[in-house]
Amino acid sequence: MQQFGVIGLSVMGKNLALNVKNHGYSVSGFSIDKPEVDALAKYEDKDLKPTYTWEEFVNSLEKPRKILVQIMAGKPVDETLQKLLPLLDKGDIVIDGGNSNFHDTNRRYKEMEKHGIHFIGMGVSGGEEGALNGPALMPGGDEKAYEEVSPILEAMAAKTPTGQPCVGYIGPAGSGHYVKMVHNGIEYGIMQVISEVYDVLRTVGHYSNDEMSEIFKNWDKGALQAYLIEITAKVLKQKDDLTDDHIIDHILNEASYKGTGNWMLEDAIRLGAPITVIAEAVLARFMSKATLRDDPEPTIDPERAPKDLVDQLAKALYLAMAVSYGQGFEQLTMAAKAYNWRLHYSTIAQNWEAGCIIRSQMLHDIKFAYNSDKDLPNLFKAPFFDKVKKENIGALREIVKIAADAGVPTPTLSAALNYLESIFNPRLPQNIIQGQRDYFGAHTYQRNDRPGTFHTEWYEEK
Ligand SMILES: NC(=O)C1=CN([C@@H]2O[C@H](COP(=O)(O)OP(=O)(O)OC[C@H]3O[C@@H](n4cnc5c(N)ncnc54)[C@H](OP(=O)(O)O)[C@@H]3O)[C@@H](O)[C@H]2O)C=CC1
Ligand SMILES: O=C(CO)[C@H](O)[C@H](O)COP(=O)(O)O
Repeated sequence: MQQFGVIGLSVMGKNLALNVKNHGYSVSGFSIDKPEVDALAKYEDKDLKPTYTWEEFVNSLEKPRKILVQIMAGKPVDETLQKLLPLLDKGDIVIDGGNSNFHDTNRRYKEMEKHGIHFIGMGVSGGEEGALNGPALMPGGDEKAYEEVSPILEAMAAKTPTGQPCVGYIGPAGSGHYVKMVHNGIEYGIMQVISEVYDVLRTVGHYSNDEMSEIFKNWDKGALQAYLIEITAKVLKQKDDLTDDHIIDHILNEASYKGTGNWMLEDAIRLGAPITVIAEAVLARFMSKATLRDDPEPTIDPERAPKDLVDQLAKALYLAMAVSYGQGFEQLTMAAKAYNWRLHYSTIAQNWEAGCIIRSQMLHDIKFAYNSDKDLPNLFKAPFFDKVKKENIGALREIVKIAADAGVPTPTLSAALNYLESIFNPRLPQNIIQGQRDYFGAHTYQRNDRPGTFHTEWYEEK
């Protein structure tokens, strides 16, 4: 009998199955798509069993069964659970490793519980390569069931530079998928920040693709070390198969999305979470599809580029990345309160430290910040990040000014600056908004010198 089963053998599922086998556990694989099973069958041995029917798959697994469903999110997951239910026994464990919406996971958790099936909603990150060699895993749901599967998950997960597995129990029901959604929102934020830095480098600094590639490569060796910085260097260097140019100059500048970043924004609106960098990153993808592209391209005289542009950009990028992470953790803090979850932020930072798309040196410092104060109200309240803010905000302000002068849009760099200038500011101007609301709609206001709710008779009734 096999110790683990995987349903869905596409890009992720096949590699996750091979990863489990490579760590000494026996595994069965099944897909409704026969060619996917045939592809897995090439690796068949006593520890890896391809199966061709639902019954053959379920009956090949030792009890309690441990099944990872790694398929397209949405209706296919419900269809798969309906197929599985009559074949399973009470106590079996089903893990949904797809990018499912956390509302769906909350619902599925309850439905499966009624049938005595333990359900785990698990965010998985790392793409095709991570799935094979070590992904970051974010499991939420039944804690006892998690303990049963944790040896396998810990074996297959990526390891931090100090050897800790990038997996740890997140919390109940849909909390694991919530954390993956926030991971993807941070991913959108950092990707957009990098794209704006690239835009300033090419437009203001007039750097070539190869020069920019070297700049990102050097950044990746220091405090800015991050997977997304590393791959940006590689993307910029890549030559085109169809022309003699760099491929980057022929990739259409319209950003697509599958929706997890958008979901984060939807829930931020519900919670009132001020995730401005992530929101601007989501909207920048919409903008890239909506823009009419009929203005002349922005240009600036190379002589006007400051001598220290690259150093200033490195500092601005570092701080804006920190804001993207900080806003992700801020939304997690608000969600934990609203949904009654006890989230461990240092565990979450550790889960993201290796294997996943947002892995970076900075996550080590974030883990340390939450280890030192598990109730940190804002990442920039931690001494390390307070210092990061103080040391880099001047450069961020300069870069936003330089870009504005050159006509280069910086929605996320500007949002990061505005966030840092607002979030601790005792003198925000929203007293005017409250006055206006009370004037036109008698909506009332609070005062800053005494408790209570007040209304002013702003004008005489006619
Ligand atoms: N690709 C990536 O980098 C990452 C993906 N993920 C998530 O992992 C999951 C799998 O992703 P990926 O491997 O890229 O593949 P896809 O998201 O393209 O999903 C393909 C798999 O889903 C199966 N499927 C589709 N509809 C059904 C159905 N109704 N019943 C049963 N199976 C069905 C497919 O079978 P068939 O071929 O027959 O359609 C195939 O095995 C997704 O939720 C994705 O969001 C998470 C992290 C990274
Ligand atoms: O989950 C992922 C990485 O963490 C997936 O690659 C995700 O699909 C990327 O999001 P989008 O397609 O919306 O850019």
